[in-house]
Parts: sequence; C-alpha cells; structure tokens
Amino acid sequence: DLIIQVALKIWGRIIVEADEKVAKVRNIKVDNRLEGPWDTTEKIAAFGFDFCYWSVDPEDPKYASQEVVFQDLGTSVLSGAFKGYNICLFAYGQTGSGKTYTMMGTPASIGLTPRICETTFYLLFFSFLEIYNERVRDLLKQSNQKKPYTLRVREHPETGPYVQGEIEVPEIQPFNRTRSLLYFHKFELKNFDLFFLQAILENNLPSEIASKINLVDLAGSERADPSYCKDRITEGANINKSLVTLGIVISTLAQNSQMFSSCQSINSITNEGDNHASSHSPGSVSGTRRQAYIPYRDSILTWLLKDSLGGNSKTIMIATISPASSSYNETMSTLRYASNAKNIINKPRVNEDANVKLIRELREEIDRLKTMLMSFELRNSSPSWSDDKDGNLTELVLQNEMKVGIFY
Ligand SMILES: Nc1ncnc2c1ncn2[C@@H]1O[C@H](COP(=O)(O)OP(=O)(O)OP(=O)(O)O)[C@@H](O)[C@H]1O
Repeated sequence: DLIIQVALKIWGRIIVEADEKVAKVRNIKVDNRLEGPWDTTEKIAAFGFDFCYWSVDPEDPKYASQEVVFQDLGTSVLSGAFKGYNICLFAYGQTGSGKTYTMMGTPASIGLTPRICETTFYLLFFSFLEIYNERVRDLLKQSNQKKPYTLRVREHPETGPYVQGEIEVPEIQPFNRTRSLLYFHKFELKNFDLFFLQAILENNLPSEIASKINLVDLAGSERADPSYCKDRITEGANINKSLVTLGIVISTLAQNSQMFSSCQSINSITNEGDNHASSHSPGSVSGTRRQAYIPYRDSILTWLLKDSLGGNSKTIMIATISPASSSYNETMSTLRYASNAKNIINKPRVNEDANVKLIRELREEIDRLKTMLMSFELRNSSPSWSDDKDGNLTELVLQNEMKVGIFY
C-alpha cells in the first residue's frame, strides 16, 4: 500500500491538493513563466495512491486525524499480523514533513506505533532498535557505558536477516513503561519490531503462526540525494548511504517486478496459441532476461529490511510531503519515489511452524482416511475387494498416526 500524508510546515504558497486517492502538485516551474498557446507542459502533476491524507488544517472538513490514519492503516497492519503475515510499515519523506508525527505522534496526539501496540492483547515480544552510523543499537538496553552498545546483523537461511542479541520484551505491559522512552528519543533511523506468536486449536487440529510487525521511521529523504553533505562527517555520509541504498533497492525491485509482470503477460499471450504449459521461469523471457541484483547488503538498513522490501512481507510505505511551494523539488522527488515503490510486487505468505503444519496435515489425512474406511465398512458389498481396500486404508491410518506420534 502507498499512502501520502500531507502535513504542516508551510513556507510559501500551498501547491498540493490531496483527494481520496490522488495527490496533485501544481508545477511551479510552469506557473512562473509566461505561457503561450504552444505551451503543452502539464501544469498539474497527479500521482495515484491507495490513500491520500490531508492534515494541514484541523478545521478543514477533509482533515485526517491520527485516528483516521490508524483506522485505515493500523487496523490493516494488525489484521495482517493476526493472519500470520509479516508486515512492514515505513515512513519516508523530507525533514519536518511529519514522519515521526505519523509513526509516533506526540503525547497529546498519539501516532500509529503506540496505537498499534495498545490495541493488541496478543503481543508477545517487542524490540526497539536504532540504526545510526551503520551501527545497530538496542534502545531497550540500559547501558551505563559511554560507548554505545552495538549489535551485529546476521542472516538466518529461512527467516532472513535479524539482529543478534536484541532485547525482546515480553507482553504488552512493559510497553507502557517504555512508552516515555519512545517519545524522548529522536534518532535518525528507528525500527520498532513486534513479534506475534499464535497457537490455535481449530477442530482439534493444532496450528501455530508467527508474524512480525516492523515499524520504521527513516531519516529525512533529502539525504537520499547522493550529493547531500558529501564531504561532511561520516555520520551524514552513513545516513546518506542508507537512504541512497534504499532508493537503489526500491528502484531495482520495481524494475524486476515490472519485468516479472510483463513476462507473465507475454507468457499468457504465448500460451493462448499454445496448449503446452510454459516452462519459462519467473522473471525471464525465453530464459534470456535476468533479474537485476539487489544490493540489500550495501547498508544495514536495507539488509534488515530485506524481507520487508522484496520478500515475505506485506509492506506499507507512508510518504510524507509538505504542501508548500518552497518544498516543490523535494515533494516531487518523494512522490516519484513512492510511485516507483508502488510497482514492487512482494510475495507474503502465512508463517506457520513447519512441524505443526505437518501434524495438522497428517491429522486431516487421518480423518479423511477414517471417513473412507467407514464408508467402505458400511457398503461392504464386495467382501474380497473391500477387505483388500480396508487393509490398505487401515495400514495408511496407522502409518500417519505413527508419524504424528513422532512429532510429540
Ligand atoms: N499532521 C500534523 N499535525 C500536527 N503537527 C504535525 C503534523 N505533522 C507534523 N507535525 C509537527 O511538525 C513538526 C515536524 O514533524 P516531524 O518531526 O514528524 O517531522 P519528520 O518528518 O519526522 O522530520 P525529521 O526527518 O527531522 O525527523 C513536529 O513538531 C510535528 O509535531
């Protein structure tokens, strides 16, 4: 999902309009010059998104409050996590355009993260990390040392990149105690992870699903410009690196996704005149075009967001913009960035424990075989044939029951 939030800070004229799903920007470059009948340049640039919010003036009838934003986005984050999907929600936009306001809010007007945390009773663990200067710090770790406590990022072959040794606080209660901490820290890149684990017994069949909510507040998007504070200290350069790499990752993923969907439509056209199933692998036309390499590992931010950006996650990007003419260039760049991100196609799946899933499937199979066995016994019209089948089915039921036993 792509969301545009138009916030405060107005210097100059208002040049942005937000309809329900369209953000329109008046082109000040055209505005400022004399037009003739030959001038065909677009005066308004329009960008379509899943939601567009206007939060400039609280008196305005179309003003979107924190509650409205939570009802649209927060609830879909929670329902996705309860279904077992990994969810990532990240805020991108110019400095001062309202990223932190949207993600965290203020004590008087709380934002998405505290609302999401306070709404759930199923929350089991949460962790709070800061990525700064290409280092990961645990914001829940009490450190008396002068040197900040840094953590390493590693990659699990199945669950993807993770931070080794991060503190995961159990249950919802400590969240309330830590809430003040969330408001007092103002860092460049913040990442808030919530882990859900649900054990369900439905029709006597067990199922266990785990999901993760990843809430990310990025640094100001002007730093995504490679020339921004080029010769300054390492700190600035590293924040640049994160956002520049994020930009490259997003545009490469978008290109790959577009290539994938165009391949699919080419394949379906080819298949219309051809009854044989296509053997093309996804992302290749006649096996010749290859997906471009995605440089996730070029920055800690993109490495940690690997799954959220191009893998097993439902991802929501919130792009925040200022409505003022003075921010024209940054606003257009944010909207183009967001439009590009819209082309990325992820493949989220429900995260179910493999052993528990197997047990459930075996039990389903046992039930199915038992039902078949019963119907054979009831019919029993041809004893010799039925005895044979009966024996096979009983054998299958026993085998499956033994397999289920191994997992207990
Ligand atoms: N929709 C809004 N309604 C009321 N105040 C807002 C809104 N959006 C932003 N603000 C206020 O504007 C100021 C800047 O917003 P905020 O800190 O969220 O920007 P940011 O995009 O996170 O900036 P940075 O990149 O520097 O972290 C804050 O004082 C914030 O409370």
